[in-house]
Amino acid sequence: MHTIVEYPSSQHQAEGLADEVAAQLAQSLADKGRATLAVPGGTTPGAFLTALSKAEIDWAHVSVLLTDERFVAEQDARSNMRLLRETLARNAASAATFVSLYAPAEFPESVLGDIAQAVEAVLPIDVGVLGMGADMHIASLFPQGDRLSEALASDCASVLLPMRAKGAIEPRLTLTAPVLGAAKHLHLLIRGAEKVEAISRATAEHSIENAPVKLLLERPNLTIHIADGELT
Ligand SMILES: O=C1O[C@H](COP(=O)(O)O)[C@@H](O)[C@H](O)[C@H]1O
Repeated sequence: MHTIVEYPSSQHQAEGLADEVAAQLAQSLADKGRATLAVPGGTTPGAFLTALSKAEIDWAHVSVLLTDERFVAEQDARSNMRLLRETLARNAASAATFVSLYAPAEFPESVLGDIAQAVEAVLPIDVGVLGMGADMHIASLFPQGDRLSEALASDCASVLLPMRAKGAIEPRLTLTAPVLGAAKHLHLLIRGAEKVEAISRATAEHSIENAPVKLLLERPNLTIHIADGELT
């Protein structure tokens, strides 16, 4: 069963999660001399990523990748890598290696092979932090995503897959279930009543295809970090 931590404010959440992630990265660095961190994009993680950028760890031996990317140029306001550049890739963390899930092309399929190779080179994930949409998607594993079944399969051979879905606006590239599930430590970053309610819905839902966040909910190494809402 997972662990739940509730915070009195989103700033406490950002700082508490940053401290925990930094300690877990430091442990991996001490154990094996390098570490890999996966982080989400979207609107929720900005304060957490900024807090984490100040952690005094050996960032030069840390690789950072996104859990998923919107297939737009890095200058685009919707680019998840742009968010990383503006938040985590600063202060002490600017010494980390950032693996991009985007390369200029008309379709993600054209660059999938090269990007997947770059991802494979930094696996496994030591610390995986995920966000969740109110529709219960994590990374770009969207309910009704066109390649959702393939991406959720425990024997999915690809570390990364393109994904298109009604709620997704643009095509995406997403890490797949085996890669996310193999992370040593998992964190789910949740803010607001709507998302807290979505966690309750996901728990009651039988089909993982309707609630992809279920991929995480049964994992004993998951901590759910909640602010501005209460899980009853
Ligand atoms: O599109 C995405 O959505 C989720 C949730 O984002 P939020 O704006 O509701 O915080 C995010 O975890 C994912 O990385 C992103 O690409």
